[in-house]
Amino acid sequence: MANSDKASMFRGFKNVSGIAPPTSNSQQQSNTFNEMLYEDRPEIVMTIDQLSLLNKHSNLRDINYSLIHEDDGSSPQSPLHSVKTFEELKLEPQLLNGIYYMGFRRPSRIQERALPQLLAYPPRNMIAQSQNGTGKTAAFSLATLSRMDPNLDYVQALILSPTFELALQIGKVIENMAKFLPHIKIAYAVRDPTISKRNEYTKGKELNVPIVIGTPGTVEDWCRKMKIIDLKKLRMFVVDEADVMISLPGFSQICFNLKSAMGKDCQTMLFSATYSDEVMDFAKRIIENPVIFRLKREEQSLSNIRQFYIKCNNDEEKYEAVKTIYSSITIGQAMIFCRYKHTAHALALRMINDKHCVELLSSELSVEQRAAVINRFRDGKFRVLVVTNVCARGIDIDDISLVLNFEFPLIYDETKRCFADKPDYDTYLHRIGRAGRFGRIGHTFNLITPSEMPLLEQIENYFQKPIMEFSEKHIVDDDLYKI
Ligand SMILES: Nc1ncnc2c1ncn2[C@@H]1O[C@H](COP(=O)(O)OP(=O)(O)OP(=O)(O)O)[C@@H](O)[C@H]1O
Repeated sequence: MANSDKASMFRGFKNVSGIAPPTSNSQQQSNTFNEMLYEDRPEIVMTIDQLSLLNKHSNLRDINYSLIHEDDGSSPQSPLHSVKTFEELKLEPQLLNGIYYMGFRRPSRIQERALPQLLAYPPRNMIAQSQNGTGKTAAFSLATLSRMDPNLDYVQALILSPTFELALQIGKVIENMAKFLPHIKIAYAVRDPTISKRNEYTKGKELNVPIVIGTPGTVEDWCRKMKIIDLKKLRMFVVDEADVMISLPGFSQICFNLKSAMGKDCQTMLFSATYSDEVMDFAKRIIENPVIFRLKREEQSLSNIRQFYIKCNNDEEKYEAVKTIYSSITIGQAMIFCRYKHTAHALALRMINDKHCVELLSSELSVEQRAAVINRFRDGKFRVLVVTNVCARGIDIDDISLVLNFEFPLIYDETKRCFADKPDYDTYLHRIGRAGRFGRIGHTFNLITPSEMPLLEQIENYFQKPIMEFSEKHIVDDDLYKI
């Protein structure tokens, strides 16, 4: 192939004028998600071959989303299956009204199992694992609300989350659930100037708010420097996405310090969809006498999320596949995951230049920008969000029906300061879990180069769920749903 035919997918977009590169003031959080903080990888020159792929999948638009079935929890194997009703869980009437106001009819399995334990006296500590989108946030929010005493004028519950987007999302769930509990107020311990301004506090004077939700660094500041939370008085301590929170350097020390300063009777709950054996062992050592809900590995990957791969020889072919898929989605929204910030940036710019309605979210954006992007996406203002792993966890948006892995998630090797040739199983699961929330059907497309095929096979073997090569046969309506 002549040199002139060779091009980098991204090279031409690095210095596109008129679209300012995102500002950088929240790098701290990107560390936590193995996002590449170091300089861009060496530029790879890729060929632009004639793409058979595009033609091969050009009738993807024939997927008939209206035929999609939902997991309604009726099968006893479903993580949404429950033999109980919310009434049987003996919740306060105002809380029940809040749940019905949110449109919940029956508890999911994790809610059915966890809530009686969490609401029992004496309070029980818990380490809980349940699949993505099965109602963990709702479970710990309910438990927290049911324990708040309106007569106390200090912080009673502390909820830790790894990112500020998640902290705000948890707060929204609690606000909705507490609609009929007028005394419930929430303070957000996050590094967002606009939100912090709303938090009225004076150094040394205890916050008169029952629930604080925050990210570890700011929470620690509020407890140690500002002295506005007295950890000894806490009744509940919730750690969401607990596996990253207790395993990542920086976060784990803060969690440990906070926990050590709490009283013995503070009920502690760890929630996540993923726990490695080591993290689980560590969790058991720091949480006293916990009730544990653990999933078998083959249960972790949800069958309502259909997983496919599309073979692409290079990034240019991946881009063509993205465009094809983009033009084929008629209903719903999609997230495209990249491993590197610069890939995400270049991909988003290229799609924008090609007049697609796309936005970018990576750790390079300021916290205000990130919040604005998520809000616009949630409001359906655009259909495709290009993201890095900073957004792999927790984000709950009903309309996301499709997740694309533009770059496969890999384990980050801290010592070598680069990605290892090993799949990051947990991140894979969290990424695909952004689609298919609470039993809805979701689709995942992995754009895979030949050299990445072994990684895909490792994912298949690990979760014992097939990842099918996407082909014409899946476009025939019914076949798609038999997989
Ligand atoms: N009992 C219920 N009935 C109906 N919908 C529910 C119920 N519980 C939760 N949901 C909804 O399901 C969606 C997923 O719930 P939630 O965010 O609590 O899941 P999660 O397990 O915390 O997910 P992740 O692991 O991705 O953080 C939310 O939109 C929530 O409102």
